[in-house]
Amino acid sequence: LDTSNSTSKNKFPDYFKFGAATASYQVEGAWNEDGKGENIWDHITHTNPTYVENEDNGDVACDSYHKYKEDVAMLKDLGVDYYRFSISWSRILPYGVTGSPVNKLGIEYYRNLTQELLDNGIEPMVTLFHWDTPEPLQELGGWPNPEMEEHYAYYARIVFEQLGDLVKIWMTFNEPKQTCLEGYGKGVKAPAFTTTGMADYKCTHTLIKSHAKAYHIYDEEFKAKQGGRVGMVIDTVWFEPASGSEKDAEAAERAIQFTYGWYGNPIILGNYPQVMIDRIDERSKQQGFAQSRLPKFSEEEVDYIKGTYDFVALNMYTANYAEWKEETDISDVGYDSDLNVHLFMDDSWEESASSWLRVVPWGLRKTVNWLSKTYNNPEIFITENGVSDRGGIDDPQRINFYREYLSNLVDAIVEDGVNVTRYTAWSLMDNFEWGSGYSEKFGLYSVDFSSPERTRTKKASADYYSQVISTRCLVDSCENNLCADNRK
Ligand SMILES: O=S(=O)(O)CCCN1CCN(CCO[C@@H]2O[C@H](CO)[C@@H](O)[C@H](O)[C@H]2O)CC1
Repeated sequence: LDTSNSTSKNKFPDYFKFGAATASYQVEGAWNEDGKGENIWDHITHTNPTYVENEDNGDVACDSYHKYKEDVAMLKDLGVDYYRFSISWSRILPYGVTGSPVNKLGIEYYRNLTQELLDNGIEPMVTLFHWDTPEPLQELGGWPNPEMEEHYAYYARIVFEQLGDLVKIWMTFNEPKQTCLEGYGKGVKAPAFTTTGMADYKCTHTLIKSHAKAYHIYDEEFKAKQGGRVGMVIDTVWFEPASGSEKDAEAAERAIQFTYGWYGNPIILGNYPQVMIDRIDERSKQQGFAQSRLPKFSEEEVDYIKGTYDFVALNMYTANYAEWKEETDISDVGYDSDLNVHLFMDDSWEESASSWLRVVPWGLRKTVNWLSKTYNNPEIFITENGVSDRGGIDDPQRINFYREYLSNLVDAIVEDGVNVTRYTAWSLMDNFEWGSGYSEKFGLYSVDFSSPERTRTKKASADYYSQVISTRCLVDSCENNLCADNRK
């Protein structure tokens, strides 16, 4: 990795790109406008309003469906190189299923948004799926149903055809663990099923095959003409051994294999992590299952799935300590007992507005080093990183968060030689934070959800992030940044 053009420890290489991110259900609104079909988040918030804090929902959200030009103006003001957003499957295919009619107005919205970005010198970076499964597909069984593979392939091909002339970086899925483990295993995300230890593994199996099929469709039918790249966004927290013991080190490695490796290993190395296969096979047998609860890839599937990535993408926010645990309740069928590691956070780590998120900047450097070591130093995009608060446009905690995490990231690049080439702030603006509704705010811009205009207001952290982007340096404060060569 040539970082010779970085003249100081705190300076990002000139090729490095900065962006900001959102996702369709979290910002668009217009939940049933212009032909859009119902998705599982529309469904769960309408049929079970108390599922989300304050009975919030994404019916209007930030109203980006109508206000996308304002969003692009904000991105322009920030000075980002790219904008990561996601496409609502049910806006393109209201019925979801293979062969169902395309909603032209849905295509038009995404072409308008993408063209607006390009007209403003901002590169679009598009996620095909950010948790908003069309409800009709869920009612046909959703992701545990192997049929989803052909429905997803049908959707992906249409999007590549209709937007591939404008979009060159595609991400098939955002954080599939949330869809599968939290959505079908633990009930904390839609569709809120709780058959962990079975449905989460079936969901993942279908999803990984769907990803591989979309990757090959792009590779065989579009890449030559469009010249784009395809990857999958996978999230993990950093797992730090709770002590220097061998057992805790093994526990930490097992934990990241069960989170990032669950998806990263199949698409990069070809199969599930060996530790997942071994543990789930053994526990399934002891529990009296005729076959493992972890589905198997056949030899040809392994070959088909292996190498289906053009970059490695990481969403990382925080860390956990990982402590080895005695094998206890063999009878419990569930992901957590298959993993069997005690995970906890350090009370000394600074809190945020999200219970699962404490500020642990050094965890980012460790995570990208782990990716580099595990997957043979691939090109890495940070596709989400950010912190939540309860609101306000003077947000020093968010400024400190970005400075500390970016400082660790530039050290990983300049000192450790990790090949990270992009960094994406989550999020451009406050938005619908899933089960927490609008109570937890991650934006560089605030949004007034009590006004029909959904007024956007720049926060102090937006000015900070703009400074970093324009100077490529971590600024201590606006007048004196940490890079001597950049001092005016
Ligand atoms: O509540 S519990 O403790 O029972 C379980 C929570 C654990 N989840 C929470 C969020 N998530 C990663 C972040 O999720 C990501 O980051 C953003 C901020 O959350 C979201 O808005 C994005 O849509 C998502 O991509 C992964 C882990």
